[in-house]
Amino acid sequence: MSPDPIGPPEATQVPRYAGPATFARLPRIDQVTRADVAVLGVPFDGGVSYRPGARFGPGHVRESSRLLRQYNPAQDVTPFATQQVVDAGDVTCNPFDIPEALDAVERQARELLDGGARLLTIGGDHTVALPLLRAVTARHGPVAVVHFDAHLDTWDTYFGAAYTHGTPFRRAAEEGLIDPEASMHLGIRGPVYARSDFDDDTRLGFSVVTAPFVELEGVAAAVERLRARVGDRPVYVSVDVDVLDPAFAPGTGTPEAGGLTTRELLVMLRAFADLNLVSADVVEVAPAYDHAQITGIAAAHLGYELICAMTPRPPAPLDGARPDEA
Ligand SMILES: N=C(N)NCCCC(=O)O
Ligand SMILES: [Zn+2]
Ligand SMILES: [Zn+2]
Repeated sequence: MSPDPIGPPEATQVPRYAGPATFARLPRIDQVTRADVAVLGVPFDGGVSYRPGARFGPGHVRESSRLLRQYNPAQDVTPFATQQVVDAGDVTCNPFDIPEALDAVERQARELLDGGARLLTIGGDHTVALPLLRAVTARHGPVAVVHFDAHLDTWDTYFGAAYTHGTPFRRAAEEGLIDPEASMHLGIRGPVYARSDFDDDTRLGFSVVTAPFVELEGVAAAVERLRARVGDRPVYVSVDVDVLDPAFAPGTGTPEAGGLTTRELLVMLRAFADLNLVSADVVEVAPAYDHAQITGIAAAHLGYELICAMTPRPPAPLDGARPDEA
């Protein structure tokens, strides 16, 4: 039998502001014997097209996650008690060599996945979604990518460079990593380079739910589209924190006005609790532009909600009664 999961220390006994930060004050991977969910930092921002600084994202999100508690009433789960969640530290990324950095991310992600863990990766810029998808598809085959972002990130090249934070999902589609019947972007908004960007994006296998759609039709309608698109396929969720309005996530490199609220996005992420969520990332947190940990706290809660969605639920009793009523 596996030992009981080790969770964070009681915040009523050990001050939550004390000691070095791990995500949600969880144990480090070397302090446990197994990992069902591994939180992995990727301090890499060599692919950015505008403001740099997402290499400091993992540390900032960990610092901003100290107040998270054990029970999530919104999903009725105790994520750190029913599975072993660990902080797996940071990938050692070469900041001077993009392909080498991406290889390092893929290698470390594969190791954790091969050990039976699902991943919650904290970026880093959005370039890192590509090696993460390479690692995840090596296990699951092509996945339904559900991508929350202001930006399509299916552009081709920047200054002739193929591996950037504006291009990961084009490369992923070209490499056959995404399921073109089941992938989608949510929260897209703002100016693009040309109208044909959307045609290219459709051809690569994505459907789009825009931020104005969420505003006009509502979160429930957006979630309905999401469910219809992915069905019961293995899903990889990629959250670029700039999907949030700059009012809710100022600390990011390519902010666009008119985004989602944190509240709207948290509700959407809860939908993955009954979908087949295999791994996820939260990227593009750039603390130099943050204030009062607004973006860091948002990212910490987004990550927590994703971990909760990965938490196994007890099967529903056949007669519909709750176990404690039976
Ligand atoms: N993935 C993020 N955050 N941004 C992509 C924007 C690419 C551009 O400069 O057009
Ligand atoms: Zn973006
Ligand atoms: Zn992005």
